[in-house]
Amino acid sequence: MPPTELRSRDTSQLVTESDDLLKSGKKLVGVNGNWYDVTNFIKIHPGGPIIEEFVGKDATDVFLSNGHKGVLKRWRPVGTYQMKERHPADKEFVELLNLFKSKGWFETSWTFYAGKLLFVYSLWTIVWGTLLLSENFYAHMAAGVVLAFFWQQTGFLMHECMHTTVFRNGFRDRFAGLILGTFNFGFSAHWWRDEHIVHHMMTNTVDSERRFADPQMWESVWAQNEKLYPLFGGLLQWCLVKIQHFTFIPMVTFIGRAEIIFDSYRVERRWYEWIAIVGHWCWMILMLSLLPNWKERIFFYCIAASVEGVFHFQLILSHYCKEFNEVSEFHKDSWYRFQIGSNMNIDSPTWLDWYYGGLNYHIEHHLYPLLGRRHLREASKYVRKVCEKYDIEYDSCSMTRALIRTLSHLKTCGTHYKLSFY
Ligand code: HEM
Repeated sequence: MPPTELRSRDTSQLVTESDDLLKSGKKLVGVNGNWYDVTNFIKIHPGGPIIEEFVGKDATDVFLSNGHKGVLKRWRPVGTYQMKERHPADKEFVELLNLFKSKGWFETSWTFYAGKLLFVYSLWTIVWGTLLLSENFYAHMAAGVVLAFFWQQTGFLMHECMHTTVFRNGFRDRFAGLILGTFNFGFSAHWWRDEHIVHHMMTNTVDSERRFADPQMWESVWAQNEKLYPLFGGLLQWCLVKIQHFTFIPMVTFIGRAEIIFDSYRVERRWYEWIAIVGHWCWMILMLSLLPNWKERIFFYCIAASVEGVFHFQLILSHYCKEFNEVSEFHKDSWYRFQIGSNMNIDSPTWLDWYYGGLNYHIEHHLYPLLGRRHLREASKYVRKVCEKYDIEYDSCSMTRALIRTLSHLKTCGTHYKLSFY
């Protein structure tokens, strides 16, 4: 469901005493004890309409953890409110944000990104070179695997650009994201960003009343949590949910790439996205034309798409067997502890960080989305200490264990699901 369908809810959970202001009909967002009137700003907010979910609420933590450097200098508060007493752990998470800033971990390392770009385009060159220079079938199929790595690695760079963590400038980052995501990878990078922002702000959240869920953690073919049941109905979905622990791996692997491509093209209306999409298919068709026949072309693309599909696991496994919250529960807990409960890290050696694009440190990435990927490993040591101190579960396990946990979770949820019709 696109984020534009989000609407403000009733104001029963307000964290404020400033009733008159809130009843004025203005859309107010609370930051650091001040109310800001965003009524006319919502439609142009660079972070999208998700801001509406925080209307009438204290949004200090989510606001600060998403950058907003100096944003409020140009804004005049329209009133004040009493902030709730913070949990000591939350105070420490805010202190960590400031500590990481003081260490320069939010700054861009150009040598790091130059190296990453070199790596990404070397992979692309290897694919072109192999198809141009070799006539061997197996070499062509191996080039398909390299193409999958090219898509994966360019995807990680796009991810960072769409978080505005590379140029630290909305326009430049999104333009780079368009090249890396749409032209290189082949789906709409801006569509993905829209969904990704909602995913970050409302990770694993479900609103059964509005039939809405975190768009990057909800597929209509499986229910990985019982809170998602209200979004399902009908015989076909019942059948799919019942066998979801069998279909999960093949579907993610073989259909994962096609699904995100088609989903993005279906709703994309932005002209610049379409120019980049056409550009992508021009090079893709040119590449396929280097292969000698249709059989090889089909094998080559299917191998590349399936290997790339395998990479999708690393992202979804970080969330699938974690807590899901109804949207009404979402604002009750703190932003930081809510994120820790909805995320899981994947244990891996340092030398494999390139493979995960830093996203093996998913907890840290969700707590501080603008933190450079080079620093996530180091940041995790601090976050883990705070969790230990306050007895907050810090979930981290190997990829294999995460997959086993997810499959058994899918099995349990499939078993408990009962048929309902809408
Ligand atoms: C007074 C309220 C707010 C104002 C004036 C505001 C303004 C802005 C501005 C100017 C940007 C562009 C990037 C920047 O300069 O840092 C931005 C980005 C963003 N905002 Fe807000 N914002 C507000 C509240 C919120 C809230 C409550 C949320 C949480 C849902 C939010 C989420 C985001 C996100 C996710 C981005 C994109 C960050 C990125 O580029 O990765 N904003 N906002």
